[in-house]
Amino acid sequence: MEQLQGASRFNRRAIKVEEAQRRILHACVHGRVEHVPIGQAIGRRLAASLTATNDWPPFARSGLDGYAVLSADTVGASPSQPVQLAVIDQVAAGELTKRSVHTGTAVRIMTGAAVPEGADAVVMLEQTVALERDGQAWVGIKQSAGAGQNVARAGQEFHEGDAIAVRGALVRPGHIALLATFGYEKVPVYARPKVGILSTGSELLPVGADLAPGLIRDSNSVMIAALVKEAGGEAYTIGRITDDLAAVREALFQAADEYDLLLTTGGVSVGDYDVMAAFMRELEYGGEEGSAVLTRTSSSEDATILLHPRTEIGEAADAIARANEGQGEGTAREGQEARDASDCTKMPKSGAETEGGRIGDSGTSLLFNKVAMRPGSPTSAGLVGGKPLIALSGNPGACYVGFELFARPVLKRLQGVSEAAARPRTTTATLTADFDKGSPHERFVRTRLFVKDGIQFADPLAFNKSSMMASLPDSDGFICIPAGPSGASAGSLVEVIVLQD
Ligand SMILES: Nc1nc2c(c(=O)[nH]1)N[C@H]1C(S)=C(S)[C@@H](COP(=O)(O)OP(=O)(O)OC[C@H]3O[C@@H](n4cnc5c(N)ncnc54)[C@H](O)[C@@H]3O)O[C@H]1N2
Ligand code: MOO
Repeated sequence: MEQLQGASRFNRRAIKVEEAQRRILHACVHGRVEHVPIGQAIGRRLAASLTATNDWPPFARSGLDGYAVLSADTVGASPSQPVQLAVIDQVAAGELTKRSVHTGTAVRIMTGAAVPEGADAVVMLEQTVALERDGQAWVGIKQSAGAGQNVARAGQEFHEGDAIAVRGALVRPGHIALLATFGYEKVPVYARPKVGILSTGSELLPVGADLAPGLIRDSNSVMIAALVKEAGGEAYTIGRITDDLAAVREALFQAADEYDLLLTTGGVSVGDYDVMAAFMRELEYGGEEGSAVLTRTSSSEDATILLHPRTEIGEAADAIARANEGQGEGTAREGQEARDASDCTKMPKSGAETEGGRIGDSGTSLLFNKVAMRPGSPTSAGLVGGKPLIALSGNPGACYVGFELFARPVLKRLQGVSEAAARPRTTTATLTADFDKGSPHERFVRTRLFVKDGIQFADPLAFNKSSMMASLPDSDGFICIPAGPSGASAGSLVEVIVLQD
């Protein structure tokens, strides 16, 4: 297996979560549009603003079973002295009468039927008494009627051309009623994004395989697929990509032809076989040669530095210093990440150049390759053949957090949600226990949420480490502990990203 060498693997600038979200959301504005049968439109977002195709109601309709009358005829009517009118016809819903109501007459009418010419009110059956005179039907009206009473006039609710729903609206059952009313047999909605999911890592086995020494089952792919489905997308688990950069490149570009969003898991850190990190370097430096942008010999004393033309000298020096420092877990690394995070205004060049990039462009570039957060700091994103690629961490906890912070917002955006509303939904809660985060970065802590005496509490869960899964099923949200040296104390108000129900 080829090792993906090169000190440039350490040359990654952490940006803040909000900035990372901004970059990825700006890179994908429009989702695909499809026309679905009205019965399938529920829960989707409209891809076009829709208008009334006729007046509604289309004709004056009776709101009750009763008699269509001239209101002027009923003045002074009372139970003791009913006004008597000749019944000249009857009309059921769906029928029309050729007779017009004129003074001294009435038409028996059912709910939903078209009110006859001449009539301006309907008197409900309960306020009438049926009579007969010389074999003719008559009616006694026991209460006077106001003009317009119990009649829904034509165009009362909508005139042709009035807006019924705007682009981006979530289609609810009430919309379905209106869409049907106005003849929208097919409804333009944003398509469910097709999401290609790939995992990396030679240690991964299919879910159905027996365990073997050193190997584990690929749980992230199916977890991501479940999250994608929950977020309204169509999930396609493509399988495991090898640690060979050329093969990865080919697999990702092929996937970009077929899918609206690419999600990978694993191989994004600084390990020798972290192939997604190597691919991200290609995106950053714009070509296959980018994978060896900065290399050095095995001895740090006589390091040979090969600078890519687009690498600034200062950045290269930093990179060498970091490479020599070593990047192990612990204080030195935290300190470096803190410095990286504080420099979040300095974007990678190609990232800056891709601002304003849109799905559909043939753009291929890096958006970010490190985020000042825990877990999931190596989470990266770019555009491949114009399609967004989010390289999530292999650690399941970090993978989940990365999905919620970046992939779910992209999926929402592709389905027509506004940029502001696409960001994670948050609530506030009172922390039940002290949380010492031990890192300067913004920290996302799995939590249970509960309400007691009308107050919402966030109870941080055990097994919260990035590599741990035990607390994932019980997580109602992620507590956001802001960047800074300290954690948060019991009783303090915290912001919590709410996971979907
Ligand atoms: N020297 C350094 N090492 C590491 C750093 C660092 O900065 N310097 N960062 C650490 C952090 S933070 C994280 S998070 C992980 C991220 O690693 P990757 O995203 O590259 O993921 P892998 O190394 O491939 O795997 C990590 C872990 O997760 C398991 N895994 C991977 N894929 C799956 C899957 N599909 N299903 C279940 N579990 C999976 C894998 O076996 C590893 O145990 O890097 C740290 N290292
Ligand atoms: O940032 Mo890593 O995601 O700590 O575990």
